[in-house]
Amino acid sequence: MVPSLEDLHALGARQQPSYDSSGGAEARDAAIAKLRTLPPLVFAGECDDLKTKMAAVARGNAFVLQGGDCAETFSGVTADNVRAKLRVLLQMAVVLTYAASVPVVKVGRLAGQYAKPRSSDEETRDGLTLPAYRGDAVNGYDFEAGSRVHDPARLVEVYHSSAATLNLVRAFVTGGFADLRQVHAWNTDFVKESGIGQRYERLANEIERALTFMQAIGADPDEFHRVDFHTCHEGLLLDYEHAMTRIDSRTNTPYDVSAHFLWIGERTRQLDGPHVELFRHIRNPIGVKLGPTTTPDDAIALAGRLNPDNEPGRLTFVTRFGAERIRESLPDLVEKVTAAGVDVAWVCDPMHGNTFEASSGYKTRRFDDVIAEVQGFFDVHRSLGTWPGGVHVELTGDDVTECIGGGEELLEIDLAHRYESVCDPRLNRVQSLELAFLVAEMLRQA
Ligand SMILES: O=C[C@H](O)[C@H](O)COP(=O)(O)O
Ligand SMILES: C=C(OP(=O)(O)O)C(=O)O
Repeated sequence: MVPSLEDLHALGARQQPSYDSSGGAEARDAAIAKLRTLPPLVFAGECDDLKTKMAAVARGNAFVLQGGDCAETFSGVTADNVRAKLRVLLQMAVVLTYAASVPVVKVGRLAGQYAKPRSSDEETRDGLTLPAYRGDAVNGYDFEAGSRVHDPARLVEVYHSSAATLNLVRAFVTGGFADLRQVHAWNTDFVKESGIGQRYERLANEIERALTFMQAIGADPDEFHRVDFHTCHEGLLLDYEHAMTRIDSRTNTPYDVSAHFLWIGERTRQLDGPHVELFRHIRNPIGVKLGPTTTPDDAIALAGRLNPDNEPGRLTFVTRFGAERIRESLPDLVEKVTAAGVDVAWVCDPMHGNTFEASSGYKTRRFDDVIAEVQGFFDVHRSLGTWPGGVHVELTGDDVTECIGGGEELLEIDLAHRYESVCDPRLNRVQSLELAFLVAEMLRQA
């Protein structure tokens, strides 16, 4: 049985909001009670479908692409914004599928990614100290006392923003936007401007020829019409995730119906902590982020607790070691987890171990470090005979300037030009496509 919310909090939850100054317990209880009445955002059967696909990833028969904003915002729920994110993910998936001939499982880091764990509870600017921004689920980004108050009413807004995003995503993926015959259309505003756009255009021409050929030999064109697309976010806020956990009427078991796939972050994966305790009970496919301090024993213990029956597709380890550490630290982890017989999909997050502060004060990442970590991940798995199952990236469909390097050769000085992330720096559209081509090359070799 899923433990009560009170029992979970009693385990000493980290990285949770404190509602003392905003109507306190009553407003929080009202928000949770409201959430419990609202319909599921996803269906348990869809979560099971994704679990089956993740089992194929774990077996080495598919590759998973997880991507989206570091932190979604309520104001970012616009048709243009959601379409741009979906478009870059579809373009990346097509590059990976076609260039590497591997089925790609598409999972958007969207429709729920509104809460952020932070290194510090506070932020200081020009001598003024305020609570740190913890994502729109908790408080506002504006650096002003009123906006930074933790407000439980925001939890209900997370639900509605996620519902609006998901509704649009479902319309896009079933209504023709994701039709493979749109490979050129996804690229229209891109071609003339960038080398990578032109490279994509050449690949799109090949795909178009292949589709025409398949139609000519009698393949059903409806097969190209829609794609499977799933959602994920960090299951950080216990109040929200617990309120969204429901008993599936088919199986009588609990699912967190706020997203298809939920993960536990690096800062909240304590074996005896409340996140592991909640996730242990839900039946969704789940992930755990593993940073460079993770020992093989930690990972094996987490697997034992979160997936005691070793159910295929249930558990994904998302490693985020940093380009400098991956080659030295990952082999021991993968080797011992594999030797222990743990059934797990291995995914690389090449973002969170590679963040640094530029001299201008912007948080940034080097594109070369991102690629170096993915390359290290592939090389380690190749040397051990295990399968590099996927990548998990922070990206956007817009032409932001948040990460340096890449084909456009963005410099530190360019960061101020269009830095829009409210938390960590994301790959822009060009950098995301470049990553996809480079990963496709690595996959071909794997
Ligand atoms: O996205 C991840 C974390 O929320 C983020 O890296 C924390 O950043 P901070 O160290 O600025 O708090
Ligand atoms: C906070 C995140 O990552 P990690 O837990 O790996 O730091 C994240 O993916 O947003």
